[in-house]
Amino acid sequence: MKTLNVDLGERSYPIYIGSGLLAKTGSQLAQHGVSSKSPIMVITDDQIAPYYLQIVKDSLEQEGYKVVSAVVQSGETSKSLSVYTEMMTLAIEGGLDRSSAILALGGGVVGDLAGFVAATYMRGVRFVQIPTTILAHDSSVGGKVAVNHPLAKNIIGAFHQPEFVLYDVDTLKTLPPREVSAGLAEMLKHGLIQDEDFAYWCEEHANKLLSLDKDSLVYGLLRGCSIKADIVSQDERENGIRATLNLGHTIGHAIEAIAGYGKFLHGEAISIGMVGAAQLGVLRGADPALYTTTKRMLEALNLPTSLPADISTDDILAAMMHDKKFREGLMVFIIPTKIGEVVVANDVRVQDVRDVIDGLKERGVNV
Ligand SMILES: NC(=O)c1ccc[n+]([C@@H]2O[C@H](COP(=O)([O-])OP(=O)(O)OC[C@H]3O[C@@H](n4cnc5c(N)ncnc54)[C@H](O)[C@@H]3O)[C@@H](O)[C@H]2O)c1
Ligand SMILES: O=C(O)C(=O)C[C@@H](O)[C@H](O)[C@H](O)COP(=O)(O)O
Ligand SMILES: [Zn+2]
Repeated sequence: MKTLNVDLGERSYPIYIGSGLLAKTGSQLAQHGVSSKSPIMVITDDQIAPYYLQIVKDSLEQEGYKVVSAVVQSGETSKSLSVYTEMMTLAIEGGLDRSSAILALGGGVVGDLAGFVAATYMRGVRFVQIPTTILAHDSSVGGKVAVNHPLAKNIIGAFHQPEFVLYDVDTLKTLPPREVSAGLAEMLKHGLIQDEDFAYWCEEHANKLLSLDKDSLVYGLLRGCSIKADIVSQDERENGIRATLNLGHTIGHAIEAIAGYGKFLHGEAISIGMVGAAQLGVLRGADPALYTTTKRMLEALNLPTSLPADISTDDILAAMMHDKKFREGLMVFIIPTKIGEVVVANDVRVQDVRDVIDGLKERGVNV
């Protein structure tokens, strides 16, 4: 097992990465001082539960914990206020109190939802992330928790850091291939924003990563998590450098919302968004190779790099206005200057963004 740290003063916490860790959930919780006198809630989804819920429950019960489990439908639509309310009902009925902890067993959807329940139940209880997707090397670290509104992604949320992250890489072997690629989009993003060598490493190891070669996966997850942990440690609440983690997300979140949550996976939408951001970089003077290299890297990971021709540019632009980085009338973009380097810009011309979105559409009709 390897341990990384997120350094946030009194809110610091470890990320444990390794094999066979699910069976240690109970002992880890006890070591972190969570009382066995109060019920523990495990939130997961209906694709993950058949594989892994029992292992986690057994491990908790062996340590004397009473477990309340909640299984939501898999997919982005569970990041909603209605599912959040169902989770609150179960927490109240299950007798969770202020000493209880809420555990997220799953990908980013379960992590964001369970985290928001933990942040708000009785004004905040302890929270543990147990990621089961590649993408969740990103979502389980940093404390951004939220549900969606039909008009805007992650718009109802909080910052609520976990007690610890328990990342059992054995769980990744059951991930469907489309989810593997979607998760690798965020891994590559960590390279594109601040580690050129890592971005090229992701491309060179694309086939190994796609086929879940364990050594490559563990290296990639460790590197991705440490870049994320380092950035979050410098800027927990996104007043500066943390915004760079949003590369590709301004366009990506808009695509997810207007296409209908779940049509594009988050990693797929930000893949297209990162191609758009690279194009904006080139429009602002970067070497055109920035665009071709970014696209090639994403394609090596089997990710989409264009939009369907019938998606409306106006709708994407309108949805982008709800982005949390949109402040004081200015659209803020994370723009790459080269592979491994980005800047945060608030002087991007709307016409340039419009041209870039039009250019992202598959050849054919532009609506
Ligand atoms: N909080 C953050 O910092 C942050 C960062 C990145 C993304 N996110 C959010 O994360 C979400 C996407 O997360 P995701 O890609 O993990 O999606 P997800 O949670 O929907 O999981 C992907 C799919 O894989 C299934 N699954 C999960 N683990 C599995 C396993 N081990 N074996 C088999 N199937 C498994 C799930 O049931 C689901 O169908 C988005 O809502 C995004 O906004 C949040
Ligand atoms: O942790 C962050 O900060 C990120 O931006 C990570 C992103 O990958 C993630 O999708 C995040 O949820 C987006 O944040 P948001 O504030 O734009 O909703
Ligand atoms: Zn993301």
